[in-house]
Amino acid sequence: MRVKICGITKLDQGIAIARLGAQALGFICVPASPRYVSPETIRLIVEQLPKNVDRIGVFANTTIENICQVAAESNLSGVQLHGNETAEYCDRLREFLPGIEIIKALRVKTPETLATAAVYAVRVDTLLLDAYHPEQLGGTGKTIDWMMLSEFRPQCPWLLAGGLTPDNILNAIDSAIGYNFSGVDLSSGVEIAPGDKDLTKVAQLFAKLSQLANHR
Ligand SMILES: O=C(O)c1ccccc1N[C@@H]1O[C@H](COP(=O)(O)O)[C@@H](O)[C@H]1O
Repeated sequence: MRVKICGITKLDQGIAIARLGAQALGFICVPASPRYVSPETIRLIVEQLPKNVDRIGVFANTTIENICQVAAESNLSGVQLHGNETAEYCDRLREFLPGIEIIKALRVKTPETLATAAVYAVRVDTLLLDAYHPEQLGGTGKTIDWMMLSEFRPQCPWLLAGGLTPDNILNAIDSAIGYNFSGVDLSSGVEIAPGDKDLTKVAQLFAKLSQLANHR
């Protein structure tokens, strides 16, 4: 199972979280977020990570030019689109960044949001389901109603996000497991404060995940 820990801002925490077992680290490139990190800082962290750890930049409602510039400056292996990006936008981004993983986040308000996955699933590499919040784009600590996931069968791999913690992770995975489910993404559920990760909670998370037969 793929485990992505998002909202990394500090070098020592990034290295420690990769050592604990995260396959992907996320860096918030949305300037309004309290977890924002500059391309220079991302690059400093990324240079110290093992090569097999995915380096994902999180963007929302920005220009393709900005994403391309930050991806190059930060040496990202993937980009996560967390705003209202259209399917056509994803197509254009793919043309500009052919070798980069594109993750489209859907902020799930109602079951109808899940129906929009079909249009993205044939264009991006990975989908990510996060909870909807009226004022915030992400990192809200709110969970999706996992009951909605029983019918979710997208045509590409997908990650579950939104308010996941070491305490609820096994129940969340139990609800999500099914067609093309590929892993989980956590941010505020393993933090002391926005952008400051709690390594004890991250270790607790991996201890919980080790109870799953297919974790590695
Ligand atoms: O974390 C942020 O500040 C953020 C800002 C803008 C877009 C996305 C953001 N975070 C993403 O939100 C999800 C879920 O976070 P949480 O576990 O509920 O705290 C995660 O994918 C973050 O990458």
